[in-house]
Amino acid sequence: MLDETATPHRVLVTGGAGYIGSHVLHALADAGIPAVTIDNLSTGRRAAVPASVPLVEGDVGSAELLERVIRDHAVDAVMHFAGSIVVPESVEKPLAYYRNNTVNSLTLMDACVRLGVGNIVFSSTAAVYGAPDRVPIDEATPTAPINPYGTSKLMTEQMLRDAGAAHGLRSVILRYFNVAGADAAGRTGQATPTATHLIKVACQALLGRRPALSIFGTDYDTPDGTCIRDYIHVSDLADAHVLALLHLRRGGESLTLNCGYGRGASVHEVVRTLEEVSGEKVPATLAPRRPGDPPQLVAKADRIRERLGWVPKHDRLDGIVRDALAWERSLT
Ligand SMILES: NC(=O)c1ccc[n+]([C@@H]2O[C@H](COP(=O)([O-])OP(=O)(O)OC[C@H]3O[C@@H](n4cnc5c(N)ncnc54)[C@H](O)[C@@H]3O)[C@@H](O)[C@H]2O)c1
Ligand SMILES: O=c1ccn([C@@H]2O[C@H](COP(=O)(O)OP(=O)(O)O[C@H]3O[C@H](CO)[C@@H](O)[C@H](O)[C@H]3O)[C@@H](O)[C@H]2O)c(=O)[nH]1
Repeated sequence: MLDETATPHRVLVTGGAGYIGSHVLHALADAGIPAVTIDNLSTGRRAAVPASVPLVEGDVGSAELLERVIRDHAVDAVMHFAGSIVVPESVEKPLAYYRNNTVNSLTLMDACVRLGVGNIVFSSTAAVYGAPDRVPIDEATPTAPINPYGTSKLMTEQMLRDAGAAHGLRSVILRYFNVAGADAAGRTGQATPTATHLIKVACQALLGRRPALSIFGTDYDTPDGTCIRDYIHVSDLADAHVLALLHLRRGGESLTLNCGYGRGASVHEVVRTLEEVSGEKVPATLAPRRPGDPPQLVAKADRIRERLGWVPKHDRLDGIVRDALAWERSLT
């Protein structure tokens, strides 16, 4: 059990050196909430972790390490970001994805149950819905992932629900739609040079760090023929995590919540917005469809506002793109 003499409790953030986890560490620090992070730096960067947060370099799949960190830091809650995130890679290496995303989450849950940590916020994904035929997508939409990445996350969701019923482990499962942008103060951002996300790649192409953006598919059944996504600013997402943590610490019930704005933008619209914001042309070529891309993914995003009182502050596409570009420029 937790050592009650060691106060204050900390939240354990796994994967805090990564893109989203580092924004959440900054949001926690801004809110005065103590945290500790475990990260193996496989894709994360030490510099992304705020100076006030202890970084324990290691693997979240190690039960011994988890046990030590939970005890040493009087951890009472976990936010679980550590994982592998590249969808096509998950098709090529499914077992690596089930290990890093599903098996390691099991190890983490097991440590929580054994050591009496009763609260967990989990990074899930819209990929659990697969390619639904209707938008917007609410949380009751049947889950039907179409790749091992989505399945690895859905299996973790199921384990959380079962562990909740059997052991009282309460969870907020956050299903992210398309996360983009960067901290407006420039403290952190998406720093993986090989990232595949549209807004990141478009900014790299604009700055000459990639030859060109390939626009994957212009013959979809959408108004301009390109795919539509619900882009959410990473700082709004970070705020949602802080609210989820506070909800659990208050004794709130387990929840599964979409994270998006309920509004879609097409690939062409994203490119046009970046051109307007920068005053420059994005070098782009029209390319065939990328396998596995659903035409539209837009969240029905009312529940998170109702249940957590979440109010987005950065929900303009031009602002998302502007922050992403500013961050990209700051990278050398
Ligand atoms: N980026 C998105 O658009 C998106 C969308 C939906 C869900 N998610 C989920 O959000 C989470 C964070 O994604 P991100 O975009 O910040 O990715 P990221 O790669 O930037 O961050 C992942 C972090 O976890 C660390 N890590 C990976 N495996 C680890 C392990 N076994 N032990 C310790 N540390 C480990 C990495 O070093 C990295 O710092 C992931 O779980 C991802 O599946 C991301
Ligand atoms: O170089 C590129 C990259 C992307 N796209 C298109 O842009 C859209 C968005 O693609 P991307 O940014 O790669 O995101 P998604 O494939 O929608 O997946 C993201 O969003 C999902 C939730 O919606 C999460 O589950 C995933 O983890 C996350 O990578 C898609 O239509 C892509 O075809 C391009 O045209 N060119």
